[in-house]
Amino acid sequence: MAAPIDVAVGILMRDDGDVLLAQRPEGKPYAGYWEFPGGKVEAEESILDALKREFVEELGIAVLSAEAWCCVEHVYPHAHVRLHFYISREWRGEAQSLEGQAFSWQGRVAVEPLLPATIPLIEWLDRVRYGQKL
Ligand SMILES: Nc1nc2c([nH]c(=O)n2[C@@H]2O[C@H](COP(=O)(O)OP(=O)(O)OP(=O)(O)O)[C@@H](O)[C@H]2O)c(=O)[nH]1
Repeated sequence: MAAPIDVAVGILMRDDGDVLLAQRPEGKPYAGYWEFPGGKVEAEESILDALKREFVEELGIAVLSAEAWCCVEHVYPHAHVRLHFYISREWRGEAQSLEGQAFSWQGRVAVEPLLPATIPLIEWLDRVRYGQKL
């Protein structure tokens, strides 16, 4: 099997716990599926730098700090990916749809469909956000 492709994925978390999801634009595999914003790490780039670059390119947001949270591998028909999820509570700017994608702030995540590799993350994330109340 081909070596996994590293992907940097960012979960922006507001003070009220809401997180930002984006819908994959037309022309990409799984167009119309919801995901946390991010993209492939380029050669010679750190994961955090890739995360910051993708947020500027896709949403016009400057991520000021982010903490590595978890890493998930998934084999799709089109790619074997290694997803590096980061949580950021500190950024500058309002999300803009720079690639024509829809996006949405969500409490309990209710948008669907979600990218298959991202589905288990939602439950783990709820433990981070609402731990005591579950
Ligand atoms: N950003 C993001 N990607 C995810 C998530 N879950 C998940 O399986 N992926 C997978 O990770 C890969 C991300 O690649 P991408 O195509 O979005 O990256 P990119 O923007 O650099 O693509 P490009 O090749 O068009 O420049 C895709 O295979 C996608 O299916 C997620 O929650 N967020």
